[in-house]
This record gives sequence, structure tokens and C-alpha cells, in this order.
Amino acid sequence: MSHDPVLIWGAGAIGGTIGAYLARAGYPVTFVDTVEPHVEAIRNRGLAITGPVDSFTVKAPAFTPAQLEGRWSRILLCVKTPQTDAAMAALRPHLTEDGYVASFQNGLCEPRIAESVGASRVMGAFINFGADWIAPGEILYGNRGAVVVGETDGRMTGRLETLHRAMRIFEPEAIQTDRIYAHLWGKLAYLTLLYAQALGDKGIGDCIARPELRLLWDEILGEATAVAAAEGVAPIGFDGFDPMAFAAGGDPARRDLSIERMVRFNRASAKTHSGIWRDLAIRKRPTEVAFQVGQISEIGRRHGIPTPRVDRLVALIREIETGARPISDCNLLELAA
Ligand SMILES: NC(=O)C1=CN([C@@H]2O[C@H](COP(=O)(O)OP(=O)(O)OC[C@H]3O[C@@H](n4cnc5c(N)ncnc54)[C@H](OP(=O)(O)O)[C@@H]3O)[C@@H](O)[C@H]2O)C=CC1
Ligand SMILES: CC(C)(CO)C(=O)C(=O)O
Repeated sequence: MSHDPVLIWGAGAIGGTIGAYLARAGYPVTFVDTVEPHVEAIRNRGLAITGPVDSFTVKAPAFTPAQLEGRWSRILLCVKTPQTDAAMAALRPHLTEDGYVASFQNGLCEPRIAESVGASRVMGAFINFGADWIAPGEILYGNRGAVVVGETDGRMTGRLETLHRAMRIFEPEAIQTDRIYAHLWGKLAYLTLLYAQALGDKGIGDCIARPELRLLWDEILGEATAVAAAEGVAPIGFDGFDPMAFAAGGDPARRDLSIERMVRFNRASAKTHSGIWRDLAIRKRPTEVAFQVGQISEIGRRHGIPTPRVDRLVALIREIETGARPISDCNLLELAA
């Protein structure tokens, strides 16, 4: 992608941060977002990255989907998962025949994107850096985290190499992989902790550290890794998370060490709370639950694997979404009971 144009579809926390780094490095970056004041701000004042990691502002063309003209061969899809289908419908006319869409989202979005543009025009990405959309034209880059890119069929291709080179401008430790689904399943399992955090007030690190929840983490991560195993996937770890320690027969000492490392990693972040918590508590909008931890339950059901803790977590999140239950640290005790 060395200085080939890049279209960022969804210029929020993830798309805005990655796009700003690429634009600063001289890539011709165009942003698309449905939030008009955000688009206006990027166009008129630029996009500001703030926080402890970096602080800079870039100017770049920005459009709403209706305003956009032209076609791109590299499109980074950075919308929340419930918006994937709508974004793909609007994006498709702007993708060249030989181009690709790379999903920079949590969850298993790649097969869904392939239904829209064909499997050969999809690339996968796993991300664990933390960012928050603060205001029109402003994004907080809270902490660095794992970034992995890969072809969905595991091939090591030229276009993957080029995307990887671009990602290293943003995150020098970004890697390319032949096992993107193992990374995505690692994040899916980790998302059980983030969704659990969103039930309460404590931040991610402090929530994971709660001693009364220690057994819950073993149980819920055990369910997630069992479902992954049924899919033939051994999830890959990152940033302190060692998923296979929580799989059947995993070493308890390795589990304790992983908990300790995740607590340390998250306590050091300026993004104290998950995006899920932020959707519920700050943005007052539904989460991505059906497309993320809800997938663990659904895939588990298909394999006949019971996932009672994950199912209960999904139900509790839905109760908060509908206003039937307030966010409270007590919710986690109920989940653990
Ligand atoms: N934030 C983080 O730290 C992390 C997020 N992720 C994942 O990354 C993905 C993106 O999340 P994040 O960047 O936080 O989300 P944001 O809400 O910050 O950004 C998404 C942006 O896309 C806009 N949008 C919605 N629908 C469309 C559409 N059809 N076309 C164009 N733009 C649209 C949104 O508007 P509106 O707000 O009105 O919907 C918003 O401005 C999610 O799957 C998330 O789980 C993964 C790792 C970390
Ligand atoms: C918390 C984070 C950044 C992962 O650590 C995340 O994925 C989210 O907020 O959804």
C-alpha cells in the first residue's frame, strides 16, 4: 500500500486513529463517516489524536457515504459490527474489482463481508489498541496494543505484505499472520472479560483483578476456548492474555500469570473502560453483543457445547441495553454466582 490511496470507512476510534497515522506518514487517506459534524470537523479543522501515546492533527478529505465519489483498491472497514451490512452496501460501489476490504473490527466479520464482495476481496485484521471517539474531529488514543493482519485463507501474499508495512507505521510491532482466525478467536475469548467489565463501574484492569471473580474468569474463558476448539481453532494470545491456559487441561499457574499480566496491561491504559462499557454508560446505545460474545453462545449451540456463563453475560448486557438493569459492580457477582 506504499502510498497507494486508502479509504477509511468509519472514522471513529479505530479508523480515525489508524487513518491519522497513515495520513501523517504521507498516505493519501480519505475518511468516510455517517456522523456529519465529525466529517465537517475533519475536513475543516483536521482530525486530532490526543492522549498519552501521541498528540497531532492531520488534515484529510472526509465525506459522508452519500457525498463520496470514486473507487479505491484498499478500504479499511472500521464501523461497529451491527453496522457492517449497511456499510458494505454503501461501500461496494467504491471498491475496485481487484481491491479488498480489510475488517478492523472485533468479532468474526470476514465471512459476512465476503458475502457482499466475494472471499478474494476480504482481508482480516485483529486489533487490541485502545481508542475513544471524544468529540467531532477528536479521538483519544489511549494505549498501544496488538495489531495483526492476515489473509482469511492463510496465504502470505504481496497485498498482505503491503498492508502489514502500512500497519507498522501505526504500530511498529504489528505482525502479519497465516492464522488470522486464531487471533480473532483470541480476541473473541478476551471479549468475554470486556463485556463482563461493562456490567459494572470498575475499569478493565480493576475488574479483572477482583479476587471474588477469579473463578468466573476460568469458567467463562473455559467456555470460549471450548467453543473455539470445536471450531478447530486454538486461540492465540496477546497483551498478557494467554487463552490456551484457560482451555481444558490448562495450567492453573499459567492462568494466574495471565490474569496478573492482563491487570497490569489494562491498568496502564488511559482507556480505562471497554468500548462496550462506553456504549452503555456514555453513548447510551446498544453494544455489539450479538456479533461478538453472542457468537460464542451461538456457535457453541451448533456444536452442542453448553456456554451457561456466556449466555448469562449476553442476557445481562441485553438487560442493561433495554434499561431493565443498571450498570453496577454487583452484576458481576450475579454472573459469577
Ligand atoms: N475503540 C477501541 O478501542 C476498539 C474497538 N474495536 C472494534 O473496532 C470496531 C470499530 O469500533 P470503534 O472505532 O470503537 O467505533 P466508533 O463508534 O468509535 O467508530 C465507528 C464510526 O463509524 C460510524 N458509522 C456507523 N455506521 C457507519 C456506516 N454505515 N458508514 C460509515 N460510518 C459509519 C460511526 O457513527 P455512529 O457513532 O453514529 O455509529 C462512528 O463514527 C468495533 O468492532 C470495535 O469492537 C477493537 C479494538 C479496540
Ligand atoms: C478495551 C479494548 C480496547 C481492548 O483492550 C477493546 O477492544 C474495546 O474497547 O472494545
